Amino acid sequence: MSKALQVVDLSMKFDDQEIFKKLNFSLETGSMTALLGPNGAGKTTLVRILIGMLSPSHGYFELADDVKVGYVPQFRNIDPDYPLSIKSFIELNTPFWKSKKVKDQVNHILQETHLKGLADTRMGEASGGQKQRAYLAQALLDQPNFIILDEATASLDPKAKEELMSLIAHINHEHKMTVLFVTHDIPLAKRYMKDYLYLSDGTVSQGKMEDFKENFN
Ligand SMILES: Nc1ncnc2c1ncn2[C@@H]1O[C@H](COP(=O)(O)OP(=O)(O)OP(=O)(O)O)[C@@H](O)[C@H]1O
Repeated sequence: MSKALQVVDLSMKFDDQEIFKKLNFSLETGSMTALLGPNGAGKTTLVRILIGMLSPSHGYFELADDVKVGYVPQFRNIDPDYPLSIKSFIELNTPFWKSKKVKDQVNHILQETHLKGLADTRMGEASGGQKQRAYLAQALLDQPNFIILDEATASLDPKAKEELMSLIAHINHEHKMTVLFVTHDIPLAKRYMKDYLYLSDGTVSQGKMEDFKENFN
């Protein structure tokens, strides 16, 4: 198996506060990994480094040459009056005048994320699960092959959680997408993720999700 990501001696400090020190791990292409750890362990900080929003204090990470990273944040509390439709929201990063190729991609992604029938629903009126799928669809439109989701299921009801997770499993399977999924929900991670990274006390451990035994929070 080839490696999509290799993390080497990665350390992060905010002023004098050391968040993690000398992390070393790699993720294989097409793997499904849950990033777990107690509150404040540094999961979001690690993700922000991986998507280029923050620079590490020391160390580095390498993505394979063909890797394109997509990022799905936890959906925000969008104002109920927010005027954009789900479709317009997904298209936000596309040119105003869209080529046929882009239009076809949007339609395909609307279908894949089960939002086709909701394309004209306003984001402000959409349910939490629909909003979260719209964020996922927006990230997918950029055609990533490595997707990072930060607490994407945190405020969803059980049905919406399952729907999002089966969608992520489908995308992983169909598109050989590498998935890194930050979560506190261990039972959900055990059902859908194959591997784990556990960030705690400034260090990281890695293993098969079925063997994950830590109890945190
Ligand atoms: N920009 C920043 N400046 C200073 N400190 C920060 C900054 N971002 C995060 N921190 C601190 O770094 C630590 C790790 O935060 P982070 O959000 O990465 O943890 P987390 O594991 O994602 O937590 P949670 O599970 O609660 O989301 C916390 O103590 C936080 O206060």
